[in-house]
Amino acid sequence: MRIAIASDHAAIEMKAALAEHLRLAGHDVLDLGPQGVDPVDYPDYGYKLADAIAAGDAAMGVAICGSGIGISIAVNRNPAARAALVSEPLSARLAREHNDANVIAMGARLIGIAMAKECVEAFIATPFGGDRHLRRVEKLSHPHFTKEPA
Ligand SMILES: O=C(CO)[C@H](O)[C@H](O)[C@H](O)COP(=O)(O)O
Repeated sequence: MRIAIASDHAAIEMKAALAEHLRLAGHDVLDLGPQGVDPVDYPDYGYKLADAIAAGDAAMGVAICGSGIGISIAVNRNPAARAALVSEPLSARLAREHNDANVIAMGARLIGIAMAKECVEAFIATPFGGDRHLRRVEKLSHPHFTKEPA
């Protein structure tokens, strides 16, 4: 499977470890950066990852920053992406089974690399459950405002 990965400076080490882990498992990894240790802004890399998903350049994505919060918010600005912020494998599995999430987000300052690998493995291995979940996921496919924003 082609899997895109992106981070900010806080998650460079985890990004490298996960990219290597995924490559060893036979996946084609699209590393969207950053490549150095200089501070960067997580929205820039979250947007790159969401663009890759929207363009069909990758089937799934891995997004990591210090907490995972900022980059998951950035990815979810694109309606083509459904990013789930997780810190343990059960949430990773449910994100696929119930939410058909196509991006897993994690916090490199909150969980260790071994736990991140377990989460990514659970995420990739779990199919979408469809059925009742499909109706709900379809409702997420476009921006929604109950009231028009002022
Ligand atoms: O987006 C975040 C917080 O929601 C991430 O943890 C970032 O990695 C963090 O904000 C970066 O912080 P830094 O102090 O600039 O390293």
